[in-house]
Amino acid sequence: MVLAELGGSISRALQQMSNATVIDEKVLNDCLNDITRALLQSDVQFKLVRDMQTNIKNIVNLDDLAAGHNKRRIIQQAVFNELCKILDPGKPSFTPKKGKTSVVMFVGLQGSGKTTTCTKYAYYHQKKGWKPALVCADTFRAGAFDQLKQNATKAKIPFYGSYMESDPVKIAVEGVERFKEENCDLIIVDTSGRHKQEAALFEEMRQVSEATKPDLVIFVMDSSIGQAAFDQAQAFKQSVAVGAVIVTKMDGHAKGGGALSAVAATKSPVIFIGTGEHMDEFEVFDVKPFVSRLLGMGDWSGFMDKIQEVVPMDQQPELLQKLSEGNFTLRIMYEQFQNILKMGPISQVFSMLPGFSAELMPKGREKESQAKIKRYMTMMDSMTNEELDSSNPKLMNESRIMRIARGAGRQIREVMEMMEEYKRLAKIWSKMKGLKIPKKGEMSALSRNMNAQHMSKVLPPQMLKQIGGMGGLQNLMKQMGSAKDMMGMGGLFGGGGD
Ligand SMILES: Nc1nc2c(ncn2[C@@H]2O[C@H](COP(=O)(O)OP(=O)(O)OP(=O)(O)O)[C@@H](O)[C@H]2O)c(=O)[nH]1
Repeated sequence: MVLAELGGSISRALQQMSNATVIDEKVLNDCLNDITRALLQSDVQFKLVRDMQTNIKNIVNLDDLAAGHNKRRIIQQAVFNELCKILDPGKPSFTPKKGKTSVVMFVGLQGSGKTTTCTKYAYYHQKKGWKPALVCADTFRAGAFDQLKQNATKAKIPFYGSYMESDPVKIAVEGVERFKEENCDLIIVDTSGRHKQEAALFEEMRQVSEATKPDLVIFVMDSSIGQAAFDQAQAFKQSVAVGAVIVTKMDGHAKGGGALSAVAATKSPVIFIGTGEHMDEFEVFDVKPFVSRLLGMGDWSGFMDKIQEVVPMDQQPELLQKLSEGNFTLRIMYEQFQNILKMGPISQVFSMLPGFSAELMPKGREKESQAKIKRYMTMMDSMTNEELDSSNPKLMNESRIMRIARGAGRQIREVMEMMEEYKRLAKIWSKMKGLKIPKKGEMSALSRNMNAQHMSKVLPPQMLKQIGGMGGLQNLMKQMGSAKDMMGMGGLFGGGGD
């Protein structure tokens, strides 16, 4: 999970404050000192941290706070708001419109992850129905075109470049023209990241920008430089009109907090973060949901977007119909596992669930969880339709289990383990029997019916405990607004996952 240490430290500081019987000056100061230490360790600039402390103390003036006020919630809310302020540049970024051709130019120093990030950006939009294209205008680094070509081919995205032409401006103009003729609506121009002198680099960027007239210039930077990102972002802003920033390698470095806050200080909006080398390890950066996930409060709307991205809405009512009959079959479990795997890296998805803390899914675990889900699906691929659609637990006798194990090349023990997991899920879902089913396309009607009672039945027990039991869940659902399509979340995470 991104910035796991920072998020974990802040959550623990707030938890300790919440557990104090009386919240006096000392308790508040201890809490704020722990948060300050965590932010400084994440390389957030001292001045930003000091101002944050001062602001919180002004807001949470314990003497003024009448005894009846819920000091805990006021302090938590003040910390949440101040963290958002540190990360919010206060300026929106240009967002391309589908169907209307936009040219986006990528700039940044070599090694920042620019070429990879160009492809991630194109791939992200392609998944959302855009027609992206990649132009390699990096004629300085040998192999740049090959790398972009390889990435683009893997992601099945059209690309343009040249081994012969050495003028980046010419290539950029030709590429943009070509893809405009082909009605691509998102044309991405990757520029070189290295020159002998910085002045030459900035001059080239200016020329490419003047020739292609990009609608948006995205500055790509590596989070490991921490708060030094401020100077780097400023320098690039002075040469081309940087309209947005993508911070890469947020999965690897503890200094990501410093980088994010430094960029915000340059008033350039961070729009995405890179969270790994793979194409889908790429996340939209929205300040409030990011801080909410950082503090373990989840991000319902981001999560619902993920669900709707992978599970067509018209499939949901059918799924709900089956579930409302308390009919959770192995086939339904298989379909939910398919959806989870389509949603991208498991930690990305789980971190959107309230109460999720890094401890629940430390970095190493997500690969293991993903592998386990794939193993379960392989075993289910060896099942007959009768076995997949039956809800009669007695059907699965020894000879069937042996046949499935043989067919899937797995141990009998593994098939038994999967059946145990299935029975656990089926038991959880049997409690959802009788849920009112909305008409097609009226999923939001469902979330109005879904209350904390229902939710507490489908969230894994340890996650419910993390949230603070029923009280915490009710409070959270209030904070998060009506959690759209909650059933979709329950359907996917009624104890599913690893
Ligand atoms: N862990 C991690 N690695 C990343 C991320 N983004 C890029 N990388 C890796 O960083 C290395 C450099 O990426 P490139 O795309 O070649 O970046 P670059 O050197 O700026 O490339 P040019 O655009 O040609 O200058 C590659 O190994 C990428 O896989 C990320 O978010 N996380």
